[in-house]
Amino acid sequence: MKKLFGVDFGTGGCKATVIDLEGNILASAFQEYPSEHKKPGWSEQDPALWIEAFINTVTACRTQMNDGFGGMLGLAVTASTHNAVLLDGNGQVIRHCIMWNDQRSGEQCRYLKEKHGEEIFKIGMQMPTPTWTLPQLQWVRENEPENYKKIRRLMFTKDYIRSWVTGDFCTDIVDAQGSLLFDARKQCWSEELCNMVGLPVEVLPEIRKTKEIVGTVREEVSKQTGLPGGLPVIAGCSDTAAEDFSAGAVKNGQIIIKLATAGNVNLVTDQAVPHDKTFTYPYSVEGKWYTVTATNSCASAYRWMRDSLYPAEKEQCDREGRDVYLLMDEQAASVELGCQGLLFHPYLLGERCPYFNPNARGDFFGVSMIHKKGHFARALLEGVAFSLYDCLQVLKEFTDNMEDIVIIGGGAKSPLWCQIVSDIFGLEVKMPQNAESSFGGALLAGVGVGAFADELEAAGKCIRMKKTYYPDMENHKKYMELFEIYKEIADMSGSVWKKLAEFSA
Ligand SMILES: Nc1ncnc2c1ncn2[C@@H]1O[C@H](COP(=O)(O)OP(=O)(O)O)[C@@H](O)[C@H]1O
Ligand SMILES: O=C(CO)[C@@H](O)[C@H](O)COP(=O)(O)O
Repeated sequence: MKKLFGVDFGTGGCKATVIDLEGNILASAFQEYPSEHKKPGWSEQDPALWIEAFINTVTACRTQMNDGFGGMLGLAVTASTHNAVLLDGNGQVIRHCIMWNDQRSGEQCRYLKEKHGEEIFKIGMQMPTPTWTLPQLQWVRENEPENYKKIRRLMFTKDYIRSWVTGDFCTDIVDAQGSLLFDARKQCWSEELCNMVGLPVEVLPEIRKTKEIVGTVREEVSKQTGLPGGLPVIAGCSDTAAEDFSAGAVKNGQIIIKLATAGNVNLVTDQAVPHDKTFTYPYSVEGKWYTVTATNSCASAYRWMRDSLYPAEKEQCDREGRDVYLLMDEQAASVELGCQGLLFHPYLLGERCPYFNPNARGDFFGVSMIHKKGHFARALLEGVAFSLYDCLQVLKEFTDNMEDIVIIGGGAKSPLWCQIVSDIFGLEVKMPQNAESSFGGALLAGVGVGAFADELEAAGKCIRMKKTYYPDMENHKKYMELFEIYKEIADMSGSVWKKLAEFSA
C-alpha cells in the first residue's frame, strides 16, 4: 500500500502520522517533551529531545503496521515556527533553543521599534515582538556575546530535525517569514534586517518551497528508525501552516481556530495583508497567505493546570490508562457557565493579540470560598476562549464572513471546550476528522512526491469533517456580559503587570 509520513514537532510534543492516499490513518504516535521556564516569561527547549522524540515516534509507527514502512513515498517534518537553533563551526548546538513564546526580548523590541520600526514592518511585514527570531538574536547578542560570536549556522526547529534526517541545510518560506530576517516582498533574506543584529546572511539556510524535495533519508537514520534509506523528504513548513491545511482551509476567507500551545484565530487570504496587530505568513497552499491573531498560552495553559493542580489525578489516570484531561473536563462540565464569577486571563507567557505586552501575567480573578477545582478548570477553558474572542475582534477588520470556521489543535479533543468556544463566539464551528500538523505534513509530502497533483487535490481526496458545534445564543448573551468584565480587568492591569515584571526581574 502506498503511504505518506508526517512528523510534527509542536511546542508540547512530537506527533508522527502515517496515512494512505485517501487520508486514512495507518499509524500514529505521540511523545510529549518539556519546555524550560528558568524565569517568568522565558521558554526554551533542548533540541536533543526533539531527535529522541523523532526516533521514538517513528519507530512506534513502524511497529503498528504489518508491512512496516513498505510503500512509503515521502516524509515531511513540520514544527512550531521560527525557533532558532544556533550551531557552532562543528555543527554543535550552542545553547538551548529560545522558543517562539519566550518573552525575554521585550526591551530589544522596544529599541528596534523605536529605531527601525517602520523599516522593519516595510521589509518583514511584522512589527518587532518577542515572538520573532530577530529580537531574540539581539537579546543573545547583548546578553551572551560569547555565544553569539560562535554562531556559524542558524536553523529552525523543523530544519534542524530534517537536516539530521537528510544532511541538507535549508528552510522554507513560512519559517523564513517568521524570523523577521526575511524580505517578505522580495522573498529572500534581508541584508538590512540581518545587519540590525550584526548577523552575517551566510549563516542562514537556503530558502526552498514547502513541498520541494530537499533531500533523502540518510542510511544512518534508516538504521536507527527503520525509515527506508533514500526516502524523499520535502522542506516542510510551520506546524500551523500544515495544520490549517489539514483542516481543509484552502480558500480565501476560511477561518481556523487553533487550540494548541498557541491559540490562533487565522484567516486564509489571497494576498498578504500586513497589519500591526496581526502576523502575516505565506501559506502551505502555494500562492496563498494567512493572517494570524494569536494568544500565547492556550492548550498549554490547560497542560500547566494539569501539571500544577492535578498531578495526583494524572498519576492515577496514567496507571489506569485514562486521559486526565477527560477528568478535568468532567469537573469543569459540572460547574455552571461563568463559574459563579471566577475569571481567568491566560497570559502565562506575556500576551500577543490584542495587548502585545511581554509583561502580561495570567490571573484567576474573583476567587471566593465557594470555588473548587472544577471552577478553576472551567474558568481556564472560558478564559482562553475569551482571549481567542479578543483575537476574533481584531480579525473582523479583515473579513465579515464568519460562516466558514473550523476548530483544530489538541484542545479541540475536548467537546466541552469546543462548545464553550462556539458559545462565546456565537458562531457555528466545524471539527475536521483528522486535523493535525503531522497529517497536513503527510499530505504536503504527497504533493511534493507527485502522489497528488496539488494541494487542492490532496485536500479534496483526504480531508473530511467530523462534527459541527452550534452556538447556544442564550449562553452567548451571558458570556458577552462576562466578556465585558474580563476586558475591564485586562485593560486595567497594565501597570500591575509592569510592576510585577520589575519585582521578579
Ligand atoms: N482531551 C483533551 N482535552 C483538552 N485539552 C487537551 C486534550 N488532549 C490534549 N489537550 C491539550 O492539547 C495540547 C496539545 O495540543 P497540540 O495541538 O498537540 O499542541 P502543540 O502543537 O502546541 O504541541 C496539550 O497541551 C493539552 O493541553
Ligand atoms: O506561529 C507561531 C509563532 O509565530 C506559533 O503559533 C507556533 O507555531 C505555535 O505552534 P503550536 O506549538 O502552538 O502548534
